[in-house]
Amino acid sequence: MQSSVHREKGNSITMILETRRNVEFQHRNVDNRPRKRPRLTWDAAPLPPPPQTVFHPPVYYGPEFTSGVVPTFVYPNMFYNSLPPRQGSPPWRPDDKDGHFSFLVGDTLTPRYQILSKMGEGTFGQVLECFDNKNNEAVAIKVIRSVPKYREAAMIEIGVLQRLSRHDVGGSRCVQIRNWFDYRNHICIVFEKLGPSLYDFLRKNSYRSFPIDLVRELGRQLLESVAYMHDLRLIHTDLKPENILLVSSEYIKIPDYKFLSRPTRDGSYFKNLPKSSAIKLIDFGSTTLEHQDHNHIVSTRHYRAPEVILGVGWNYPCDLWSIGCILVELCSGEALFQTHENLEHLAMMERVLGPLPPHMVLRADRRSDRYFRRGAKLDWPEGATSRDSLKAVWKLPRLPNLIMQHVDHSAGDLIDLLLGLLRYDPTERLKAREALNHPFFTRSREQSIPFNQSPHPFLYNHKN
Ligand SMILES: Nc1ncnc2c1ncn2[C@@H]1O[C@H](COP(=O)(O)OP(=O)(O)OP(=O)(O)O)[C@@H](O)[C@H]1O
Repeated sequence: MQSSVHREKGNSITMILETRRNVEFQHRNVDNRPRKRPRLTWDAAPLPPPPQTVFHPPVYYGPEFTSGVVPTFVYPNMFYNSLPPRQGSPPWRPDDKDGHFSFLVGDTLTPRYQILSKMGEGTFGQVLECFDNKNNEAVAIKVIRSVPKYREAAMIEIGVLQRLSRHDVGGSRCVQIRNWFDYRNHICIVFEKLGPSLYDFLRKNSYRSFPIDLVRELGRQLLESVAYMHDLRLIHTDLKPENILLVSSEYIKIPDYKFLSRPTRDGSYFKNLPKSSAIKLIDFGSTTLEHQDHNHIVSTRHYRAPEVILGVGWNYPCDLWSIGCILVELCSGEALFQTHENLEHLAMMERVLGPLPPHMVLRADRRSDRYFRRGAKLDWPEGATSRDSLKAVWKLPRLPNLIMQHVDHSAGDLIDLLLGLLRYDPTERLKAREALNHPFFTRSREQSIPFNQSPHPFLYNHKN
């Protein structure tokens, strides 16, 4: 029995290595989990399904999979090239109830662009893959909802994009805007076409983590992009794996050594890795200038900094907190703070990172007062709303332990970097350029200190 298992393992390794190949990453969904976790609506109850969702022919009405049905249409790339061009403008179709643009694949968006597929959707609108007849290339067009507040926000996003691309020599940090126009009351922003988001990639990979050397490379580029934005006095405010896109859709399949003896949930012994680590930031719809008012709630829940939750005012450091959460997610495969609620979120932070500093709690706004008892102590576990909530907090490990569960080499350096990015007090948090000079990025692999030789007082001081 034992030897046959060994033989099987050996065989499977050979087979897997032989079938290593490059594959084009499909943009289609394989499950019906949300493709993009929305920003503020994330905390709200799910919307009822729309009255009508038509799959054949593929007319798109707003949210992609609200019916929970995985659509059967798939348009392989070859088909894109042979789409018969429709003559003239398509007939006018009413927007859906949320102001989303309705279209048919093959329609034109002005005579210049022909719609090939839908690539994504967010709060602001839908992103369509289109063929640019003038430049003979595929582009991604964000078609904004025909709602005044989103149209106004889109104009601000266009201003930010133009500012970003003016200074970004080589255009390597942020998605490049190519054009914009107003079509049937929808502002359309034309972008270079990029690959899948890091979130899409993790999801397609059954939430298997990335190797540490890839995390390092992604983290370095992410910090460079954010340092660049901060130099231009811009704060992204919505950094999350959904808003970080791989430049290329190509990936390779490699054996997943962790799971060689048994397949993962999806029955696979393989894991996918991007062929190229190049990434770019997208979604500047919430980007804010340094001098604007910074008291409203920003960021998607999981990546929201404590100063935003406590209402003590936020600034550049809120982006660095989000990057800390993202790096943990890339190492572990799952979001660090999986919660929908402020008190539970703060309790999770305390569990992973230790107690909140009293001086921040004392400055918390009136809405956050109720999360604390006298003496600036979090009202936890007393304030928990359910046993599940208690369990969700309790099962979280300390940050060093969490990292050590997933990372082999460089764990000491990575933990030290994360403790700098996830400092509660925004004034003490690492800045983007400081983080880039951290040994996690500057030290070679051979020099990196194993975790057990690097002193991390938090690990030893924090009880329980
Ligand atoms: N240039 C691009 N190339 C390929 N796909 C893209 C591109 N831009 C956006 N997408 C896809 O469309 C999705 C939505 O885009 P985007 O984040 O800009 O929309 P949004 O409405 O501003 O989202 P949010 O709800 O976060 O504000 C992305 O997650 C991504 O999957």
